[in-house]
Amino acid sequence: MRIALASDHAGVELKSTLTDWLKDARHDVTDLGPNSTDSVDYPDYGKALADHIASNEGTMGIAICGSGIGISIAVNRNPACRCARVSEPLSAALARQHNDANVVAIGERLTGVDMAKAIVTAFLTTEFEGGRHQRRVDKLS
Ligand SMILES: O=C(CO)[C@H](O)[C@H](O)[C@H](O)COP(=O)(O)O
Repeated sequence: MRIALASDHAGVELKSTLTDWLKDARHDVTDLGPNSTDSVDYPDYGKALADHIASNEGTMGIAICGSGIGISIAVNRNPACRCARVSEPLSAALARQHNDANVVAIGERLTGVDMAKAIVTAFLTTEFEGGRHQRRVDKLS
């Protein structure tokens, strides 16, 4: 699976952990930065991830900041993206089943590594259900 990740400074450690974990699982992983904990602004990296998702159909995104909130707002500015900020796996699965989310947002300051991995696993392994949900997703655009 093609997966792209981006964060701000508050999400860089979880991003690095998830990047290595996903590469070990043989996914095609793109890390859009940043690469240090120097302070940066989540709108810049959220936009970079959203642009990447918009121009690489089928790529799934993972967005991380301190809470997951700021970067999810930034990603959702792009109409090609449906980004769900979640804190547990059931919401990640529902974001796929009902909303066809193509980006999941996680807060490194609020979510531990094991929970983040469970969220990402649910997000990447759950299919969109279509049907009545397709009509609603269509209305988003
Ligand atoms: O956007 C956020 C809050 O909704 C993120 O958690 C940011 O990572 C956070 O605001 C960064 O805060 P900092 O004090 O500049 O590290």
